[in-house]
Amino acid sequence: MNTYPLHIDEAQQKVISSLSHTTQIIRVPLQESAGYILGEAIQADTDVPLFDRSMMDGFAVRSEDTVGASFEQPISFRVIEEIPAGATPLKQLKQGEAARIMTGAMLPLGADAVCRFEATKDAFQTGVIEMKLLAALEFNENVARQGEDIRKGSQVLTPGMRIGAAEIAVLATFGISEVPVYRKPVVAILSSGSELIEVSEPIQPGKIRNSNSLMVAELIRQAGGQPLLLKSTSDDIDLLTNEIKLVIDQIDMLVTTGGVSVGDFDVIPDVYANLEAETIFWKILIKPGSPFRYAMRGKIPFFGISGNPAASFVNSQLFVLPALRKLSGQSVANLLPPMSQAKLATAQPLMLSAVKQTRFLRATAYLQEGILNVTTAEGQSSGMIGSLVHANCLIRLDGGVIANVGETLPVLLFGEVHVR
Ligand SMILES: Nc1nc2c(c(=O)[nH]1)N[C@H]1C(S)=C(S)[C@@H](COP(=O)(O)OP(=O)(O)OC[C@H]3O[C@@H](n4cnc5c(N)ncnc54)[C@H](O)[C@@H]3O)O[C@H]1N2
Ligand code: MOO
Ligand SMILES: [Mg+2]
Repeated sequence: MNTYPLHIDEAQQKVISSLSHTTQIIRVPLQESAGYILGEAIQADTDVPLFDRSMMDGFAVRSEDTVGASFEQPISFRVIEEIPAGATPLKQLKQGEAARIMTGAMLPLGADAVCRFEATKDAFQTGVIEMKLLAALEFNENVARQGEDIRKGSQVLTPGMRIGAAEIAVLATFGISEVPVYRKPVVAILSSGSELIEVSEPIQPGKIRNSNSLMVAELIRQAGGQPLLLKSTSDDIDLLTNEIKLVIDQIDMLVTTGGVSVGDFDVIPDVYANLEAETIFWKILIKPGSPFRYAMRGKIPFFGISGNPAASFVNSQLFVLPALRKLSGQSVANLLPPMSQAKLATAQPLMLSAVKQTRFLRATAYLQEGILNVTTAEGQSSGMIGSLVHANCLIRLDGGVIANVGETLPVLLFGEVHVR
C-alpha cells in the first residue's frame, strides 16, 4: 500500500488499470435496453431505405420530362395512379406521365423525381387527372434512394456502444426486438455510521438521515450499473462485515460510504481486512474526498468513499463511475469523466490554500455569447449538499494555484448546461 497520499491522476489510473470488463452477454427486450452496453456488433441485413421512396407529398415524375417547366409555362402531365405510403405502385411511368404519391411511398418504376404539391397548379385536391408542373426538377429531387442511409452488410452498431434513443431507432429498424447486451455490473452500496437513520424515520437527537446511499445509487444507475442497496449499518465491524458477506457472491463492485478517515469509529479498513480485500491505496491529494480507500477482493473492487456527502459525490464521479464504465464494457475513448474548459466568471479570483491538493469546486457552467462560463456555488464544505443542487459541474484546480477572473479552467460536467 502507498505510504503517502496519491495524486488524483495516479489514483485514477491505478483504479482503471486494476479492472477488466464483463463479457457476459444477456438478451433484453428492445424497450428495456436503454442504458445497457451493446454486447455484439449489429450488421445491416437490408438496405435502409429498403426501396426508393418519396420525401414529399406530390407527384412522381421523370425529371427529363420537366425540363423548361415554369410558372409562366407549366408542363402538363397525365396522372395515372395514386400511391399512398405502404402501397406498392402498379404502373410504370412513361413519358409525360405522373403518379400522385405521398411522403414515404414507394417510387414507381420509371420515376426519378418528385414534385411537391406546392410546385403544381391546383393540385391539392385529390382525383385530378391532369397535373400542371410550375418548375423543373433535378434527377433524384425529393427522392430517398434505396440504401442511401445505411447499406446492407455494413456494421451499424459496434459492441461497447451505450444504447440510447438513436441506437434504439436503429435496432428497431432492423427488427431486433431482443438486444444482446453486457450484463449490468451489480454495485452494492453500504453506508456505515452509527449516526445514520433511514430516510422514512423521524429525526432523532444526534442522528442524520442517510443521504449518501440513494445519491450514489442514482449515480450508478445513470452510469449503467445496477445498484444493490444494503441496509445502512452502525460502525460495528462485525455487522458491516456480515452485511457485505451476504451479497459478496452476487456483486461486481462494492461502494461503502463513511468510516475511512482516522476517527475512533472509522472501521471500514477493518471491515475490508475481515473480508480479505487487499488495500491498493488510501488517501489522495484531493478535496473533498481525501480519505478515499481503494481495495480489491479477488476481481471485485471495493470503493471506500468518504462519508461527507459532497466528498461522496466527488469520489463517485472520480473513481466509482470510471470503474463502472470499464466494468460494464463501454467503449469510450476515455473512461475518465468528460472534461470541458470554462472561463471563470466569478466576481473575485479564487484563492486556494498552498497545500498541494487538487480541489474540485461545485460550480455552475453556463453558455453566454457562445462561451462556456463558470461560477462557483456558495458553500464548498465537504459536508454540504445544498450547493450540489445548483451545481452542474466541478471546477478542477490543481494544488497551490490562484485562479483569476477570466481564466480558462478545466471543468467536469455532470449536469445540463443552459444559455444565460
Ligand atoms: N483527525 C482527522 N479527522 C478527519 C480527517 C483527517 O484527516 N484527520 N479528515 C476529514 C475529512 S477530509 C473527511 S472527508 C472526513 C471523512 O470521514 P469518513 O469518511 O470517515 O466519514 P464519517 O466519519 O463516517 O462521516 C463524515 C461525515 O459525513 C456524515 N455522513 C456519513 N455517512 C453519511 C450518509 N450516509 N449520509 C449523510 N451523511 C453521512 C457523517 O455524519 C459525518 O458528518 O473525515 C474528516 N476527519
Ligand atoms: O476529504 Mo474531506 O472531503 O476534504 O472534507
Ligand atoms: Mg470518520
